[in-house]
Amino acid sequence: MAAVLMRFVPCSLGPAVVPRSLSFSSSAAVRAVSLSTTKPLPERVKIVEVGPRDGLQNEKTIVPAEVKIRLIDMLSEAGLPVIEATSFVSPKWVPQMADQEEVMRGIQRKPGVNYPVLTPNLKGYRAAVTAGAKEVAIFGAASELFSKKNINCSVEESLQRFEEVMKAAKQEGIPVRGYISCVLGCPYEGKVSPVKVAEVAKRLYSMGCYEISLGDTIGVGTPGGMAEMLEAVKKEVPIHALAVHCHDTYGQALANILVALQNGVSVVDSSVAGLGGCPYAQGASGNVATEDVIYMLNGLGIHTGVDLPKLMDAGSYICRSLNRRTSSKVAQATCKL
Ligand SMILES: CC(C)(COP(=O)([O-])OP(=O)([O-])OC[C@H]1O[C@@H](n2cnc3c(N)ncnc32)[C@H](O)[C@@H]1OP(=O)([O-])[O-])[C@@H](O)C(=O)NCCC(=O)NCCSC(=O)C[C@@](C)(O)CC(=O)[O-]
Repeated sequence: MAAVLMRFVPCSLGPAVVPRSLSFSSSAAVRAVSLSTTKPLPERVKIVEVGPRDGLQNEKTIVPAEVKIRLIDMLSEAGLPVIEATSFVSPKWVPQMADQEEVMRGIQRKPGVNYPVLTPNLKGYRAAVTAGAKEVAIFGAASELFSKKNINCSVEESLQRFEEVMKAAKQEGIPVRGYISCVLGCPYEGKVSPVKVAEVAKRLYSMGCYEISLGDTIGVGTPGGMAEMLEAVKKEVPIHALAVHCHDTYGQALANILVALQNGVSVVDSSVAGLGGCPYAQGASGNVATEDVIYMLNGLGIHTGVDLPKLMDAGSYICRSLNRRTSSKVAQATCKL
């Protein structure tokens, strides 16, 4: 059976903000996008927990390193197979991640769990490896303006920097993941072409990234947009090497993830308690909550290896530490706070 959704084309976003009044789901429907529901869902999904990095990087008050370490350890205990621990970026740009070495030193590494870190350039890569990172991630964008705001260079310049990181990583046997931001919309440029996303994905994959994470950085995507973007990217990168990274600003994240699963994606990024937001994407809310993704996948009979009650304990812990209410609907519903 093929479900049909109306796809809405967003207006230009204007300068540097996620629009509050401009509706991405207004009446401007231009054409229908077909979402096949007949494809088998994956039996197993790998969750990449990004809470300690993406979730905390935007916090205004510095979160003590011991809290970050405890959070990562609790996430390890909950069975997450990949936990993005921190980033080796400029402390002037992202002060919250300035304790990256302390965090890397302090965590209890559980066998079988990966603890990748973000590295925007060779300097970050070298510091990460010295601090004991066994996997890194480079992060680019499908939008020129976002690239400039986030890492202070054009998309092409960023890819050249990433080549340097990749060369060093290959020599040292360090696996490299690639991110692409703004795959479904940019806070500075508005709509982003799926063709542009596919081009950047192809470049990252051909330089050696083992996995490409497609980021809806400001959470404006809808299932129709996700299906269209994946259609373009799948032509350049095998589906097994793709991940989705959905922010939940417009409440579309779970629906977008489901469409990605229907398209064969089996790697999902998420953030415990729905923490997060990118410092260079003003107004963007947190990532989809890991608890909510696990609840949905459990309901679909898809294996993740994640223990939901232990994960919710980790969510409660970080929310108490931040004096914050959880953004996870599942945690709210089960009154863990
Ligand atoms: C990339 C740079 C460094 C360029 O920043 P720049 O200012 O252009 O860099 P530069 O090479 O001119 O160096 C300027 C200073 O930064 C230092 N520097 C240079 N590199 C490093 C480094 N690696 N670590 C520490 N320090 C560094 C360098 O040594 C120098 O220090 P100074 O001489 O002034 O004292 C900067 O723009 C930056 O750090 N940006 C980070 C932005 C960031 O972390 N954004 C959030 C993560 S991306 C994200 O959240 C999206 C994602 C992944 O989740 C997916 C999605 O949702 O879309």
